[in-house]
Amino acid sequence: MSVIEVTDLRKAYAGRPAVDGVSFAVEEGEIFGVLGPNGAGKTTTVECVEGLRVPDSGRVRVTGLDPVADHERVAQVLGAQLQESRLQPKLTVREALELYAAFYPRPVDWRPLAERLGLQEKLTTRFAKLSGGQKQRLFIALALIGDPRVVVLDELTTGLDPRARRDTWELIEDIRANGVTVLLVTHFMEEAQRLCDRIAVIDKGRVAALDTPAGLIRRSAGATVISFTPSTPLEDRELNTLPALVAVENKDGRITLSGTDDTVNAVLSLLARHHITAHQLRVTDATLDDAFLDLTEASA
Ligand SMILES: Nc1ncnc2c1ncn2[C@@H]1O[C@H](COP(=O)(O)OP(=O)(O)OP(=O)(O)O)[C@@H](O)[C@H]1O
Repeated sequence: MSVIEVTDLRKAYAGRPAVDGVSFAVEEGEIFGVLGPNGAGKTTTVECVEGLRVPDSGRVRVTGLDPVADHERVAQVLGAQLQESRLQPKLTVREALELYAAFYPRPVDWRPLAERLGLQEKLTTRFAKLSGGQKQRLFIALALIGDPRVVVLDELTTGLDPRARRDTWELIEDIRANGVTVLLVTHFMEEAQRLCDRIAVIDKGRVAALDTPAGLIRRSAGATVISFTPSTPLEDRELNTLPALVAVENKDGRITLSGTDDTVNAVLSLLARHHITAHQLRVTDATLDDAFLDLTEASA
């Protein structure tokens, strides 16, 4: 059963569409990513799912409930990440956990939750004195305290150093392993590629693509990238006529081509014909980053 269903969602601000016909469904136990450039409509979409904004039209359901009409019941099944400004700076970690546990009829015991999130040493620390990573872990704890079936995490790792970001990824995987469905809004391709089962790429208020990370990469035109430094220079004219070529770059004598396996085979034959050696030859799959640029540019 779909835990979240969004069908033809529309929302405009002062007549300007921010979300313009978005549809997707999130299945139980998934980590579902919402990815898109600034201003694409991601936050508006997830805030409609949380019942914080009222859609102009379309249908949103969370475990079959309408987030606006059934707000109270949706709040019991959906854990939302708090915005930083909502927490009193003088509140200690323990006070915040106890306070938020009191909002729910069947909260989880906050002690093991704090331990799982590495907050047990910080229980008497005031919110304002926590590091960025510790604040994020507290937000995750508060989102989980009501024992939700689904959590919405919006830009959770923005501003964290790479170590703290990786720790947070492990926590998100841990949340899913405990049976909670995750809706994750992110700007970070690496994060989306590593964590998400499926991703909706949102651009200009619409779903530009919806697929697994590998599926999105396969759809991108330049799915294979080859780079090398030729032992003698190659003419641009010869490179530009390679089959299925998507892009070519010649930087300080190092050539990078993206295309398909056909492009790679053709460039290798070209090198052999000219008796040119390819130094530091690398063939890699395109990343989600490449696919994202491709997909969002394609819909421009
Ligand atoms: N309360 C509001 N009033 C007026 N316009 C708004 C409001 N909230 C969002 N918008 C506009 O709607 C569009 C979509 O914004 P939204 O915050 O949903 O995008 P986003 O994809 O989350 O962007 P970002 O990645 O920058 O957070 C933007 O053009 C934004 O300026």
